[in-house]
Amino acid sequence: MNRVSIAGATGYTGIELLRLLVRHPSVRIVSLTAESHVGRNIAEVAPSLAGYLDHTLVPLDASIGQDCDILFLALPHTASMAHVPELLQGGCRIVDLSADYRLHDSQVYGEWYKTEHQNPELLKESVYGLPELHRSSIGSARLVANPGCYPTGVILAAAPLIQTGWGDADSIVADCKSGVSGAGRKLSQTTQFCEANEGVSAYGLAEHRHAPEIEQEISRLAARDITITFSPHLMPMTRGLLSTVYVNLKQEIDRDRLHEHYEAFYEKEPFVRVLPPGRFANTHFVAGSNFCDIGVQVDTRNRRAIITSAIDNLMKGASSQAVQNMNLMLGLEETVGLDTPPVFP
Ligand SMILES: NC(=O)C1=CN([C@@H]2O[C@H](COP(=O)(O)OP(=O)(O)OC[C@H]3O[C@@H](n4cnc5c(N)ncnc54)[C@H](OP(=O)(O)O)[C@@H]3O)[C@@H](O)[C@H]2O)C=CC1
Ligand SMILES: CC(=O)N[C@@H](CCC(=O)OP(=O)(O)O)C(=O)O
Repeated sequence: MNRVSIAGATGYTGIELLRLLVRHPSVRIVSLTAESHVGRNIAEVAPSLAGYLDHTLVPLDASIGQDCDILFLALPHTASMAHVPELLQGGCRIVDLSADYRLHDSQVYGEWYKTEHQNPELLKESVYGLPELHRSSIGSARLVANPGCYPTGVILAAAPLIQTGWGDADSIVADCKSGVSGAGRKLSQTTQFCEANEGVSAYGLAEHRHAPEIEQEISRLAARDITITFSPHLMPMTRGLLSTVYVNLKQEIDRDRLHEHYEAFYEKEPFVRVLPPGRFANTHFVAGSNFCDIGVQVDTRNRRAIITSAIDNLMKGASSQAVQNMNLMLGLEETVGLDTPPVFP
């Protein structure tokens, strides 16, 4: 049995990790940490897990890196990097769900996260944990940076067009809508019921910190520096993330040809479902699962591809993708513990 621990077990992604891990056949849960809930039982703070776990929440310190094989960090960004070096010294391998190790350039990190990175040398070592693009490096990694929810949806939507050079990478516009759980369990004014319910709002336009993360991966695919336009929106729903990605086509391609290309690109991917021509992504049909559904269309009048992708922000956008990464790191079947179908309705 592989020993796993979670730092930040009481947040939305931590609880979602636990939901998956309590039924995972190859792991045993060792330690669960919290910040404001230290000393309480996990089932008190996450009543959905009553009967599955009986762990007392402990504070995060270096010792938890010594008694587990895989440590998930489900902490706010900037909190992770304060602990990672000494946790790694304990001998564990880490899947970090925060943004602290996703950007390989510490200057870019400083610019977008408004603080200096505390261990920039680790940014060279960390592997960006999007299995569809980095599977071969994830298996042997000591530190995997689990992607952000928006970047997961946008990169998977755009990658097939950029890698072939059919799409003009400089023209990418990503219009995205997220459920409120994307903002985490901590209290904030924008996520209060009256503020979020029955309204849709744009936020972070032209300055959201997920833009450089998407650009890093798109630039790698395009083999040159790319900037994109990224527009996130908050939707009055609990989970789900829909991305509509616009890319100008460099040559005339019809929808069926584009669809064939997407099917071929993702043919071997267990968690990417390319929808039949004429169907577009819908967050309802991926909820609670590790799937990313992708629907393609061509706006022939404007010679532009319109790609839609849907994920569950807490699953493929965070916790189930983290388990997918863990499976690869442990040399397990990639789909173990992740084969639950989506919840509908
Ligand atoms: N929500 C989402 O859809 C996604 C989130 N992420 C990222 O995953 C990480 C976790 O997100 P999420 O679960 O939503 O966040 P939450 O706010 O729901 O949970 C945060 C967790 O971290 C603990 N914590 C808070 N501050 C500290 C600290 N300074 N030191 C140690 N522990 C601390 C909290 O403990 P306590 O409850 O005891 O206070 C809690 O367990 C974040 O970096 C987030 O950006 C990534 C993709 C999607
Ligand atoms: C709705 C909402 O607020 N979403 C979050 C993104 C969640 C996520 O993926 O964030 P990390 O990069 O921190 O992991 C946001 O816009 O900041």
